[in-house]
Amino acid sequence: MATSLFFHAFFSSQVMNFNASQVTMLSNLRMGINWRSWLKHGSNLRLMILVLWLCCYVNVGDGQTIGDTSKFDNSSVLYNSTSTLIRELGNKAKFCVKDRDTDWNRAFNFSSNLRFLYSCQKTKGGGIERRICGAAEMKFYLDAFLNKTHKIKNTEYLQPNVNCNRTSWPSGCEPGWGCSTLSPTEPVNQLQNHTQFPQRTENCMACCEGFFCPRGLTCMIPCPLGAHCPLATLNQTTSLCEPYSYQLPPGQPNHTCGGANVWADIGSSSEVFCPAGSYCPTTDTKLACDKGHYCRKGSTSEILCSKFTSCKRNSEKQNMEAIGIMVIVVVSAILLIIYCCSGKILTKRERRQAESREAAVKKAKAHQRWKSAREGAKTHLSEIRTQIGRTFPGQRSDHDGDTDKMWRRGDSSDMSKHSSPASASSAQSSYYDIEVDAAAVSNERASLEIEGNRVEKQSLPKTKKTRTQIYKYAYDRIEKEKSMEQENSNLNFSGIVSMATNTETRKRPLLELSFKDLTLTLKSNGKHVLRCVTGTMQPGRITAVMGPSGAGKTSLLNALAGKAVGCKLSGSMLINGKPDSIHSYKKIIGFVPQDDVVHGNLTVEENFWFHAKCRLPAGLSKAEKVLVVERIIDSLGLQAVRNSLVGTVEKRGISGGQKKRVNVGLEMVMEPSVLFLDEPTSGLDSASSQLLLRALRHEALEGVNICMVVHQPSYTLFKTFNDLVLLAKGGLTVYHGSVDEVEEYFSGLGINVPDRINPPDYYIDVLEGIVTSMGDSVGYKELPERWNRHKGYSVPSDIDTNPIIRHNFLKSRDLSHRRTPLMLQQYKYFLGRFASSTT
Ligand SMILES: Nc1ncnc2c1ncn2[C@@H]1O[C@H](COP(=O)(O)OP(=O)(O)OP(=O)(O)O)[C@@H](O)[C@H]1O
Repeated sequence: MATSLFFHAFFSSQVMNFNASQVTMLSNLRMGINWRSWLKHGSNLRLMILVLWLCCYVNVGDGQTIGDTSKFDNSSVLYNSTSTLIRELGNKAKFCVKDRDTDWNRAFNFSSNLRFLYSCQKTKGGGIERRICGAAEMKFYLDAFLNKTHKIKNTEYLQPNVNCNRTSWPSGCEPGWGCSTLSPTEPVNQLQNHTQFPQRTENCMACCEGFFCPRGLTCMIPCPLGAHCPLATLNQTTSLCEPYSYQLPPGQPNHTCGGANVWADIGSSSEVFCPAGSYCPTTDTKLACDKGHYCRKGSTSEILCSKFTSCKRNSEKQNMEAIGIMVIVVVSAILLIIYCCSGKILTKRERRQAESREAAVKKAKAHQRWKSAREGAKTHLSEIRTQIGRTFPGQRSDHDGDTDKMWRRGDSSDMSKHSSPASASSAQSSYYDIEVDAAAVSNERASLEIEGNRVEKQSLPKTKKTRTQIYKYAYDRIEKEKSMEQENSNLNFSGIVSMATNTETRKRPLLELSFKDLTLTLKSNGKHVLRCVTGTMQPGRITAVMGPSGAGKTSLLNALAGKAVGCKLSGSMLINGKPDSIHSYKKIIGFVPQDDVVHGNLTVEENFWFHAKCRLPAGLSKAEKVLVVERIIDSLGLQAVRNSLVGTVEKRGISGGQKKRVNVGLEMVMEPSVLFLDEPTSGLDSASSQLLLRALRHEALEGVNICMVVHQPSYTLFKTFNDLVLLAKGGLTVYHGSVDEVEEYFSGLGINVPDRINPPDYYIDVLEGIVTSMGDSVGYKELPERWNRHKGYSVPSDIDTNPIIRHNFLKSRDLSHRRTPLMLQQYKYFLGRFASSTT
């Protein structure tokens, strides 16, 4: 700030007629705010300051620019040749010291500083020009001023020189005073000399206004514009020459206060600068800033206040209160408007979105109806054709083409020509049937064609721009997928796999997980959570993991998903038949934990969108993202609550079952290849569970490998799964295979599900050891070993002790020796608890 002020004051002088390049240079300097760091750049820069200063000093004549532009442009010339430079400056200085008044008047026409010199000359007699510092003195002073280590301060002396030293100390050496050269006839050429001081001890007097005379120099230096350098007056109380802070020399009663004594940067001494609230058009004039204007420190002119600001008299800065208040009012008004209208805007937006969505659904469905009607008509026609072919076996081959043509033309007279009367009448009636059907179809077609054609055209638009177009595209695809799903609803496994591998429907990579002797051991106590679990989970299939509580179902899911923490995992795992780390596939593996991870303060749709934006590939188009989100909302049956808040503990939102579905949907959004779900149907009624399973089935049709822990599924739900993993306590496998074969397997072991008992419930009861009346069947403790032997897997050593199977998980602690604390002990506990509760 101080520096910029200084430069502003210094370089904004109107008296300097700098040419363009100089102005550029100077303005650059003005921009270089950090004066101190600027000075650090060494002697060349200091020299440059000297040049600028002297340019100001000597740039006076005839409306011309003094100083060669090339000197400024060509820095090597300027900086590297000090002697040339000083000689140059000396030449200019010569111009300053012209004797004739008329020349002065003309030369200093625009120079405020030197105009004072002129007035000074007028009032104090001739020879005043001989009191201005020459090149050597200027260099001497500026070097001392800018010297970093020995920077002179107000009170300090300059180093001794030819005029001011211990043996010679004329009164001009005092601050605020200056002297003239020895003889009025001494050639002014000496002033150009940058190494030699002129003898300047004569005719000592007070420094002129607008100039300053530093202590230790007997010459005058012009104050920079923006400074205020009036003559000092003696303050009798403080004995200081004010506004400066030097004292009169002791023992010289006739010595008076002179002019300014320092030229200092504003940081160390601000008295030479025009004060804030005033402006100094010249270095001896200080005027108060008018009302409606403001003046910063060091101003040479007053600045007009901007609109909406106020400036009192003597203002240092603009009063921006009015603008501030206006800004606050405007911002508050805008916020208020936004607050008031946001609800309406959002509702309107939602309504529009809903409208465009509904229109898209309607059109997509219409299109689908039209397509199925067309297909129906085609099938019907081919059936009739076959019928007629059978009725006229001999003629069929001859007239097939003609008949087809006739049908196409609808020409019944031609038909009768080509058939016998009896058969013709039967054919006629069939033909009428077709006509009626065709008419019905064409009626529907007529009503739907326009829409249908439009949808057909838009089913894969090149650029999906508008919201309606995007929704149309999405719902057209969804309806198409639905109809395909319906067609393939009774597919067997190979059909599902072929559909999953169909490139038209499949977009995701298929992942098959195979694991062998998977053993999970707790690091803390070495307990086995899973033991020698072997099996395969295939893409396009839903595997249910079941077992008694604590059997290790969640642990199995965690182990397969690479999420087991605090455990040691052993065994091998193959991904698509290759040994690989499951962590490499984490971006395409979804995991739905037991607890809900939905954001309660967002709506259902917002939750899905949040996940879609975060987890789907960044390059996926908006239309594709809309398709993903809409497909999930649709398949999970969440259309009705899509705009409802999910809800939190404090704020009621959608139902628990809906929340569960949203929870699953969040993982479906990322379009995973493998989806693990930990008890997604817990707490859901049968209908909701089935709805969820239907959505998962849809995912499986796309080739997703789904593995889910499930508790007590209904028989219908149980039959929805493709595979089953049954775990016994201790993480041992009891069964891993197709759901359709589980009953057969257990029957082989003598475990038959009684009538009216749900098989999965029965098997869990058996594994819990609840079912006791199993006759001659295998004991439940033997089941893991039986399974391993049945499949030819390795049997864990500690259970391979047929017929006695010892499982650490089956060992129960003998509690017969348990002793409860005695009365005294219990009383002690009570006292201890009482004491801790009172403190
Ligand atoms: N990180 C762990 N630290 C301590 N114990 C663990 C850890 N992981 C699993 N267990 C223990 O392993 C056993 C199996 O736990 P897991 O959660 O897999 O059972 P689960 O079959 O899913 O049970 P539930 O049906 O009740 O949810 C439990 O006894 C559990 O305490």
